[in-house]
Amino acid sequence: MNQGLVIDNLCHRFHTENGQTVDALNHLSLEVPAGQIVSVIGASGCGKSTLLSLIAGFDRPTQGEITLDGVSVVGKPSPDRCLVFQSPALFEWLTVLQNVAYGLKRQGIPRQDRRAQAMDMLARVGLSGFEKQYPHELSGGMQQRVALARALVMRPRVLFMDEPFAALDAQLRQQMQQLVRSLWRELGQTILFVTHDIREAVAVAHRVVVLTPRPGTVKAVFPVPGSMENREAFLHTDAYETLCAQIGDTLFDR
Ligand SMILES: Nc1ncnc2c1ncn2[C@@H]1O[C@H](COP(=O)(O)OP(=O)(O)OP(=O)(O)O)[C@@H](O)[C@H]1O
Repeated sequence: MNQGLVIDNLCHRFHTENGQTVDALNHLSLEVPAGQIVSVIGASGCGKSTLLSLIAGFDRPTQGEITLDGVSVVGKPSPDRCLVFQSPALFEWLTVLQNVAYGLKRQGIPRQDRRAQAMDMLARVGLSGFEKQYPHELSGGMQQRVALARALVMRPRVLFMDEPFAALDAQLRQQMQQLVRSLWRELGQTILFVTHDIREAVAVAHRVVVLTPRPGTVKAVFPVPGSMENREAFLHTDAYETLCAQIGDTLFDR
């Protein structure tokens, strides 16, 4: 059953080397329904990276449960759940095509098939013709497109994007947000999108989850009105500005 990602009552406490404890997450519950994009926004240090690391299975929560389509994923990393970070972290010694096909190769997909799938995904992110280039020959935005293609080609059940466009300039950032929307329309990918940027959070998601400062828990959830098809037009309306202002008031306790 495709129930999506369900995070239930998650608590996480760190024990520091000098014997102190830090509560990073406190009874945090949220859902990312299958085929939807949910943005998570919060102040620095509210536990966003901790949350992603727990969902990715790199770490185990102190308390709580995380299920993907009804199955617990706690402590179990898997290609089911792919991550795209702020830094594209590509393999510099591999071509663009080899970078995108890398995960498929590790899964034992035959050469012709993985090439076809990687070429298809490169076309979707707008990089046809760049297959033979090496990462250092590409701009930052193009490298991030490769990182996105490399994750999406695995067809993960959920994709995590952790401040993926934070290093890009404003105009490029908007183009990448547009790309996320168009890829979503084509693939219906389930995405958890972490960002510091309110306008970006609204631009790419079906709903925006605002976290409290540390310890992180859900403060409010804002559904974004209208369909993803009409999102570009929504971004030019007063309703968009009002929604961003409401989210800002909640985030900054105004
Ligand atoms: N290994 C650790 N040991 C102790 N405390 C930690 C550890 N990792 C994170 N923390 C603390 O847990 C809290 C949440 O950290 P986290 O990195 O998840 O926040 P964040 O919201 O991702 O921050 P930012 O937006 O600045 O990247 C912070 O107060 C941080 O200092």
